[in-house]
Amino acid sequence: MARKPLFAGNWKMNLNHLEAINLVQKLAFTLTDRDYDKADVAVMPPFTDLRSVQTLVDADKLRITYGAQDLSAQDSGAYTGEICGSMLSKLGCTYVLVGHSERREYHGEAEMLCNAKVKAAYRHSLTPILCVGEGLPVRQEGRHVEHTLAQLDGALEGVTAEQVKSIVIAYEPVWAIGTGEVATPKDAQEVCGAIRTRLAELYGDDVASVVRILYGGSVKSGNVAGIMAEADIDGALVGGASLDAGEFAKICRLGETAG
Ligand SMILES: O=C[C@H](O)COP(=O)(O)O
Repeated sequence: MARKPLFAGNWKMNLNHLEAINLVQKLAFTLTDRDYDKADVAVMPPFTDLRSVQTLVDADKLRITYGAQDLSAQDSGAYTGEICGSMLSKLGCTYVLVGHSERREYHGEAEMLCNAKVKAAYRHSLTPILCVGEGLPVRQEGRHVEHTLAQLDGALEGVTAEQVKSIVIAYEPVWAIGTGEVATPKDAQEVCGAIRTRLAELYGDDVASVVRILYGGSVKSGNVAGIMAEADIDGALVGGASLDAGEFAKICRLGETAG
């Protein structure tokens, strides 16, 4: 079964709500129905931008989807500063990132918490984009596949096959994030292929064959086509380059300027 590519722009802690409107408007101007027929396009703005993005998407009936960069594992209560899944689904979010390497590094998020967040996303009809990937020392030791699969196993503990069918996995080697150091297509395929094989072991081929696996790490319009040519890569999680509407649109078109 063919998997529709997904290009998700993770804005990280950039762009206020006015800048968000500006960027989404520019994207909407640039992308055509033909682009959306070929690939799903999503933006992942900071929490404070989501209401503005929702208003714009609803008012102009845009085909751009959006999501949040994180969610709480809890559903409500005394958790100062946290945002729960029901708040995000109420804002029309389709996706939510779980376990981005910056959450893992700066907020100590590990497998148990990622697992709880994946389950929280499903409780509120959000599609988790589960991020996995190794840092440089692990890659240098040659343990990148083992390390990434351990993150995957931990985050999927107790998650059902029916749920996993809709999950998105993003393989992001930490050494390639924001560094300009993109993994070669073969490097990316090695791990993305191993992720699909593990999904098949855990849930069967029927499930593994429909799960979208993205690559993330210094993706640009100039390198996206080579990455997308690999068998187990179904799109990209784009950081820095997604802050430029023209460049992100070009990525969604695999480097082509016209849709
Ligand atoms: O979530 C996106 C990734 O961290 C990749 O970021 P980057 O494209 O700036 O390297």
